[in-house]
Amino acid sequence: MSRPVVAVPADLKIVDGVVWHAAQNQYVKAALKVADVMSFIVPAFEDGNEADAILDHVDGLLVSGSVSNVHPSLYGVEAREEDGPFDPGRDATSLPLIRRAIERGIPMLAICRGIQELNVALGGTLQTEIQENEGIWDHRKPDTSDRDEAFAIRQSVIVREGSCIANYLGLAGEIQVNSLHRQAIAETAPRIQVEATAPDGTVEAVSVIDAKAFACGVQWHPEYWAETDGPSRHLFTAFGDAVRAYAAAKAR
Ligand SMILES: N[C@@H](CCC(=O)NCCCC(=O)O)C(=O)O
Repeated sequence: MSRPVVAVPADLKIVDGVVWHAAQNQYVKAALKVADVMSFIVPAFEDGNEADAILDHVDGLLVSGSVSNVHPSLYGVEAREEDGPFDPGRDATSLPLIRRAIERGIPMLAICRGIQELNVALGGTLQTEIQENEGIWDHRKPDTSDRDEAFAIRQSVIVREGSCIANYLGLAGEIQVNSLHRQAIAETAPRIQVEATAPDGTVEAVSVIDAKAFACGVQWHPEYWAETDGPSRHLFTAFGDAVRAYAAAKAR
């Protein structure tokens, strides 16, 4: 059987005046090298993408991180310029794909912006500039142009015993992760259960209650060290196994 395929919603990027629909290499490389699945990058159009038609052709959904933020209007908050940058095409593409993948039992892994999209897609809210809150650490991307330094593993996260994410990671309790975000989950959506938090209380991993298949999100970046970091590798391998199981069942 050929490698199954996962949909990866693109970001809209403007480079030298040219508009690109792009996904970062670290996500699609981890998908291929560790999860052993191919990626189909979905253009970030504000309209025209039909979630079911896209999902009919894939066996999983991988929702990546991005420096852009989910538009606050999608969770009932008035947008301020400082809440950006925004990517309405990414929002309009990701959220319907997330909702339909969950409804159809298509495996989904959501990372960083992705976990925030997952929570909003199911009716939850986000908070911004979390580092300005009393007792909350600075989870933002370190001030460096070196990507390995920016994505360095530097923060504790406590994974709940018996959680889906503990099963996928192959362990529970304290793990070390990277951290590059200024927003986080505020109110969890009705079907979202928290599965890991930072010692400062920031939500770091969730799963979807009563999901038909693999359906979880992490606020950190397992893709970046997926080939070398144990928990990251386990998570991407478990996602790939879920995608293969879905593809095999679909083929029957
Ligand atoms: N914009 C959101 C989500 C942060 C996120 O996905 N970070 C990864 C992108 C970092 C990079 O590739 O440079 C937030 O800030 O919370």
